[in-house]
Amino acid sequence: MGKTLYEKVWDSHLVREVEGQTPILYVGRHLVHEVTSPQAFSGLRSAGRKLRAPEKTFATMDHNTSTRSASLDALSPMARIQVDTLKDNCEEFGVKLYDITHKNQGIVHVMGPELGITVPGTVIVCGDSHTATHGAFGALAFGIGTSEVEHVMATQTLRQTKAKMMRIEVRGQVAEGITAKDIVLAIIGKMGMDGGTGHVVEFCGEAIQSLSMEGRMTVCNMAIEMGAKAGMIAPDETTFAYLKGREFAPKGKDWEEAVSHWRELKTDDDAVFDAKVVLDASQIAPQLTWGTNPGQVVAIDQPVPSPEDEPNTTIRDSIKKALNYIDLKAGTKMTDVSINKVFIGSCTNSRIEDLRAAAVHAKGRKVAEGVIAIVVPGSGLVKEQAEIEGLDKIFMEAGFEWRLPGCSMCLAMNDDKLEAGDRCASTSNRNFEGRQGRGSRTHLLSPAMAAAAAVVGHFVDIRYPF
Ligand SMILES: CC(C)[C@H](C(=O)O)[C@@H](O)C(=O)O
Ligand code: SF4
Repeated sequence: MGKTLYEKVWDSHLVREVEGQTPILYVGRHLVHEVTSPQAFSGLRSAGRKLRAPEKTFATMDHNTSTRSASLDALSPMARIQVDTLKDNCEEFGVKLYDITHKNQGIVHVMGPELGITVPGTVIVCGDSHTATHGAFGALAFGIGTSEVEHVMATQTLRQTKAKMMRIEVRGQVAEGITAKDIVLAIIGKMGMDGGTGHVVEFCGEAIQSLSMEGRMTVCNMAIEMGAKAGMIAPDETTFAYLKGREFAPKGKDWEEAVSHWRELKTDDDAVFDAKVVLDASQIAPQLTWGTNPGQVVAIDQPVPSPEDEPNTTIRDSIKKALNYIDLKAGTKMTDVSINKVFIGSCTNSRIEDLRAAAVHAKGRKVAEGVIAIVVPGSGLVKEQAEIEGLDKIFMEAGFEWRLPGCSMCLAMNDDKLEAGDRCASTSNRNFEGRQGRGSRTHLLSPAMAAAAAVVGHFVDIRYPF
């Protein structure tokens, strides 16, 4: 019987599998950030251990850094402790660190791929749930807990139970202007926030294959938001072209060998999945969330759903609760919903193509009165590229704030927080109650939709002139 992509990567990383015990997997790359690593390093220190493979471990500062200033003095006392601790730990244990003054610093899931740290067919872990992003390269990538971070540091392995396998095929092509974010929101809208639980999901189909690497990362990034363990996309010419020449990608003869191995990394025709889901790409309209989980999604031309239309009482109650928090009435047209904050950034949508897509709608326009809009590039390299292209000027002339790289307003862990009652058009991946600040309301959407909302002051259907 054939194997899935997941099984191929799993099998090639299996160190030990014994009846009655959790299998042990080899870890190819370990990414580290300031929030989930301090206890792991302390654990190593008190056990008198070293890192098993420091050359496969890469650290960055992203979650609680300031996007206004690269000075350490700009940090809150708590953030300062975490950032200083990461620096000291990386020095002591010999880990490569991109600190806030380094030009490659950025959100861990933006920085890893762009430096070629992320490569196909490897197991990649990080103490962060959105590690799924790296699955876009055909890697098996998932988030781990702090005690597992310590285990990986000490042994370069991880105990893992094998997941079930799901295939999500997006057939055909999307219409003009429909982005990877719309595709993944449509998928989560269909599956619900726990539709992928227990599974590693392989995304495939023409619409997925047609995406750039950046688009594929957006899709895999949100696999976790439907409960999946990881998301994966088989590597192809698009993947190899993206990786070629990147700093940590293989070079010369190693490159040729790597590519010929990577070409084998696809699901065999006769492989068996535990579940299969199909979506028709041509039916996907621009999407946005109306509620308080990423599965509470509608197309921009649809109204806010009504609890009365929902037969399942548990779901009906969750719709009522979400409507109450988000302060919207059932039946309201999404295009009538006003916003007062806009966040373009996060590991979902802060790459150069995202910023270009947002700039299209910002160009020559002005941020609507009463709206505050910020653009936060995902890394120093994205920022640099955007500035070469003049995107920073387009945004600033339109009244957007142009910031330094970091997680920023994606989560309320740094200075970029929403106020209670704020309604934000956000390109991030989570819209839970209070995610961007206590009492604030988040609507997830694509960078193009977010920029359009910023200049109009309410959500708009970007398929038509506005
Ligand atoms: C802080 C970190 C542990 C967390 C995660 O794991 O996802 C964060 O990145 C998030 O997006 O909520
Ligand atoms: S950008 Fe947001 S989702 Fe991504 S790692 Fe940072 S906090 Fe988590």
